[in-house]
Amino acid sequence: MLHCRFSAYCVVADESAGRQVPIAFLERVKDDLVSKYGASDKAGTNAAASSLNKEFGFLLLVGESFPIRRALATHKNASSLLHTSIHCMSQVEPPNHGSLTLSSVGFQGEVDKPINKGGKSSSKVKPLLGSSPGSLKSKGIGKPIASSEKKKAFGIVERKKQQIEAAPFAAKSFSELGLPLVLIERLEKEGFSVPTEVQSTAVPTILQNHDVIIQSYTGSGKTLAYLLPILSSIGPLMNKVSKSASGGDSGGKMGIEAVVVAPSRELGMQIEEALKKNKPAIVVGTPGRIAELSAAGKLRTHGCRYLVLDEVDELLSFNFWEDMHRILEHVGRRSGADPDPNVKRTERQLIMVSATVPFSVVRAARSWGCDPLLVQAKKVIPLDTVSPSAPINLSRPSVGSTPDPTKPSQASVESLPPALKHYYCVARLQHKVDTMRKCIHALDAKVVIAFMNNTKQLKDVVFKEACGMKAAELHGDLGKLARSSTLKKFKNGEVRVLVTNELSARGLDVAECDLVVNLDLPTDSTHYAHRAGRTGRLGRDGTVLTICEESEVFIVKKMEKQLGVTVAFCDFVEGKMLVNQEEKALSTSRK
Ligand SMILES: Nc1ncnc2c1ncn2[C@@H]1O[C@H](COP(=O)(O)OP(=O)(O)OP(=O)(O)O)[C@@H](O)[C@H]1O
Repeated sequence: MLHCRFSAYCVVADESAGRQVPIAFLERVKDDLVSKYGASDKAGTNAAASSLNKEFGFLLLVGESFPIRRALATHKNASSLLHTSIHCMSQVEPPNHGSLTLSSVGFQGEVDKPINKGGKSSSKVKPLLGSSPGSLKSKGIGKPIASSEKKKAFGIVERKKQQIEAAPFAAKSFSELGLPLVLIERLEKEGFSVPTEVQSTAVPTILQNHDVIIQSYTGSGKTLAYLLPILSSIGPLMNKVSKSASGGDSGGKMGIEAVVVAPSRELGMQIEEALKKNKPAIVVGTPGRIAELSAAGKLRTHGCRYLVLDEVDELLSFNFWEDMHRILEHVGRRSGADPDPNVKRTERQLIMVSATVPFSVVRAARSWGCDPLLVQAKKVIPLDTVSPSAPINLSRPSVGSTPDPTKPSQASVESLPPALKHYYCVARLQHKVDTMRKCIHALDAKVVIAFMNNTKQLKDVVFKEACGMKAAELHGDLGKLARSSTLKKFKNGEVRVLVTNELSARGLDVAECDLVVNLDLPTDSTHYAHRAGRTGRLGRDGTVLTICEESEVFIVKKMEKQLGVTVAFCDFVEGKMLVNQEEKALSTSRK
């Protein structure tokens, strides 16, 4: 019964992650375990399932049988990988059962050799930062870097003001990125064969131990961009380079090695008990929950090697400051900081992630990280070269700088999926829902997310089913079970229109979503970008319609400028969407 040991590999304490694990899936896990290991283990499986069921915030699975897909499942985007993994699991027996498990990747045995990391097999790996390998090597890029001193020795600091424009680096397969073979094979088996652009750039950079900000448009695959290098460097896949980079044994074998912080509502669930019994390698949590557990001494993160701040611009908001401060102080040791002889700490690697990176994030990365790099789809830039007057994307215009409306801002290019189409139309408050209905019919949209600001009004919209089609509400007032069941219905097509609020603006990944409607205006262009980014994910087509009142048109125009996109006026007549070409032309000529 080796494979029934429920040793923890990963704890999810994050609502957004939990949302992605529907109850039916948990039931399947339970059934799967029972049928696989027999009645004698039912108690064990029930225990596991019930901890899963606890608000989905749980999940401690499973030392031997589940770990990597669990780890992948710790975050929103890995849910598809996770679902298919379950199928594989029931087909073959571990340890050679084909699914990605600790034992299958050599947790207790030999570790698969990574393709990169300076080993002989690294010849396949492309250089990281464009141009020729030789020139990069001479600059110290492309080599593993173990510590801040080494980073400096390699000349990164010396290149302070120099912007490195990477040649387009679009790997055609994951094997070009320096990941362990077993992970690549598993990814390919699950249908992930070509890395996205940001993954192509971020994975090798993180594998080389740089502190980074990953900035790329919504739906471009940022989650795997940081998860893959972490997964390949912890537990069974930890290789010599990682070990030396972390200064040897990272403060306790199989202790917490990565903390992923994401800004969503805290879970009400209790995970202390689980943490006591188990020793997770990856912890995903909200700032409040992680800080609370850390302060109570229930989450020991001094030996942690990775600190990921997902949706970092949100995490920097005032609400989170106190908790974030604690996390930054207690998760590993800041690279280059003087080690405190009283506390054995591991040097940590800081990874910040968002589609929207205002300059405050750059500032924060500079003070919390060590020579951080900005990683975007096709380039890697030392952060020192980014100035407030040259925002890297959607940052609000800095004080004293006047945006030039004749020039397209970088915002659209870097924060919003390029294929998105943006429209607005004017309607009175009481006609907004009807306008949305017309739009859905005109575009024949199948999977629609409608954003509102006020929960009560949101409920009214759904209650009246005024849009004449199956709608459901999703907001923080609902219990977590209700939320997950709504999401499940939305994902499987039972619900066509999901009426929601800011809760869903970040992170919600429903690939098929083809229309986003702003029934209420977002508070600013950053919020617009995250809402809009729920559609057009990973290169798919998507449309965003903002329905505003006459008095609000100027706000749409302002956001249009800030975002650097065309938001064309449209109307709905006789079942068709009419776009004001004149305005569109005007708008385009402005860009
Ligand atoms: N290489 C890949 N091949 C195929 N699908 C991928 C790949 N990488 C990621 N995906 C899928 O693309 C979707 C979007 O990924 P993800 O949620 O990480 O985007 P994101 O950039 O973090 O978006 P957001 O900024 O909105 O959070 C997910 O469903 C994910 O599983």
